[in-house]
Amino acid sequence: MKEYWSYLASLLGVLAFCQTLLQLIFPPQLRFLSLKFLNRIFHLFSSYCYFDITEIDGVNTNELYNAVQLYLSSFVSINGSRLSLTRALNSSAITIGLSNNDCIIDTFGGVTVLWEHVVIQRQSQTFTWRPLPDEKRGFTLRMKKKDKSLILHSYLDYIMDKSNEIRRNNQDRLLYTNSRGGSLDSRGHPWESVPFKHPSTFDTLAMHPVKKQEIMHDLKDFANGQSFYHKTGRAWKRGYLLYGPPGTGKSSMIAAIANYLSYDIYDLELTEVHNNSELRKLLMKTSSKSIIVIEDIDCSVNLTNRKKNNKGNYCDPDDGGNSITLSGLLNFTDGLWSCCGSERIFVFTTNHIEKLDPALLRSGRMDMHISMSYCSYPALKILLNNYLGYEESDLDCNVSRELAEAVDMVEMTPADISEILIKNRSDKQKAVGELLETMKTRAEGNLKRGSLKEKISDEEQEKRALESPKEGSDFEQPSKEQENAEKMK
Ligand SMILES: Nc1ncnc2c1ncn2[C@@H]1O[C@H](COP(=O)(O)OP(=O)(O)OP(=O)(O)O)[C@@H](O)[C@H]1O
Ligand SMILES: [Mg+2]
Repeated sequence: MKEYWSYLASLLGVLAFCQTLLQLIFPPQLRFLSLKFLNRIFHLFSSYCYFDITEIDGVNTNELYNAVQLYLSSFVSINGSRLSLTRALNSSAITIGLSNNDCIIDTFGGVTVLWEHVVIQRQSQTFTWRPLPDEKRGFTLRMKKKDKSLILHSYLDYIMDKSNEIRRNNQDRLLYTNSRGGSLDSRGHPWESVPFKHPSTFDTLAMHPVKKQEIMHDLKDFANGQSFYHKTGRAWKRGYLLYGPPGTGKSSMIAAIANYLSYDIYDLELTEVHNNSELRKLLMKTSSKSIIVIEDIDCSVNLTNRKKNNKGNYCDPDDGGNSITLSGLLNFTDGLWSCCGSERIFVFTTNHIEKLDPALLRSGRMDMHISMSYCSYPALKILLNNYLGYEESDLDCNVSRELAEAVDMVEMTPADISEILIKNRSDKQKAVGELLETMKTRAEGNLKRGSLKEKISDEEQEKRALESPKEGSDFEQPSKEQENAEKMK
């Protein structure tokens, strides 16, 4: 052992001597090459090998870097003596990390590895298209050469899985937005994120319990369906179209889905996307286990502005690729690019389903069309419970009968009803009384004006929108019925 140390000391001594000699005699370029050569020789005889995991790989962010950071934060707190603590703006969680240029040992499958967090100040920047961060950050993983294959095959996969799990369990969901209008941040992200803290859940969502159960079941089936999607050769994604008047809970439903499945939300602002290729890039930068939302799809961009080509088919206007087209959007959700990740849910919302292009509604495009409508009695009971803590048995049977009758007579959205209940939440009886009063007044008003029109159910409207003259073409002319529905609005 003693011999080994003296051998090592003399080797280091020789190396140091060579370095000094090189500095004195050789020009810098030659010096650099010689040092590289000596370094190579040193590594050749060393029993260790090293992997660098840099934060930014070329222009792209290295997902592995983020995963390692999160993974190490899960046990660094117990082992480390100097740690870095971070708390994202508005986040409820504090993240513990390895300090700059600090090391930590980990063991996996009986193998010990050493992680070092390397942070180097970036030299003053020459001209770049996008500014790079001030620091170069990365992890260096050191392991015995003989353990290389185990580490490469299993350990890194394990870290990816573990970090996803940690993020889902410990952190707030993230809400991403593309409001920067296509520009990238210094780390190459087109999306900006904030912690997502919407309290809406399926428990608080007022809708018919049977419908709610159906949706929850569908979502769980999707989330647990990896092998099913794989077996059937389908991309692991699902589309929901939420439609209905304002204030009926479409956005609340999206938040409830995110909270139910612990998914992040990408809120895609289509008006900020300049063309189809930008849309594709945004899609590529979304992560799995996420919900990609396009709200108010009918007013986001003019997706119905299609012209007839000389073969008589409808096609997107040719604007030299300077805008988003319907086929671009359909490619986004359906095409090959939509599969460049997995376990993703697309949600589109609209107040006017009849305005949507039939190509968007055709079966297979959006897997589930969910009508969010005016408040029904079962939904009202959920609101009474949410805001006043009332069970049905707490209500006088005459009052509950009157409420049940009145709520079906008026078209009040859950948002309208919530407002009355919030305002009077300190006095439950007053709240119910005022609600009943408002409903009755509205119903009478409707009757008096004789304007209680025969309600066209949302499903009927949807059916009309779906009816199209020709089969088999993505781009069909709007049907007569659709035009009529439009005029009736
Ligand atoms: N179904 C519902 N269950 C519980 N609360 C609801 C429901 N619908 C509406 N609300 C209440 O009304 C507010 C507005 O609802 P929300 O934003 O979800 O409606 P929306 O359908 O997305 O409306 P818009 O079409 O204008 O975007 C919510 O903050 C929530 O408090
Ligand atoms: Mg909304």
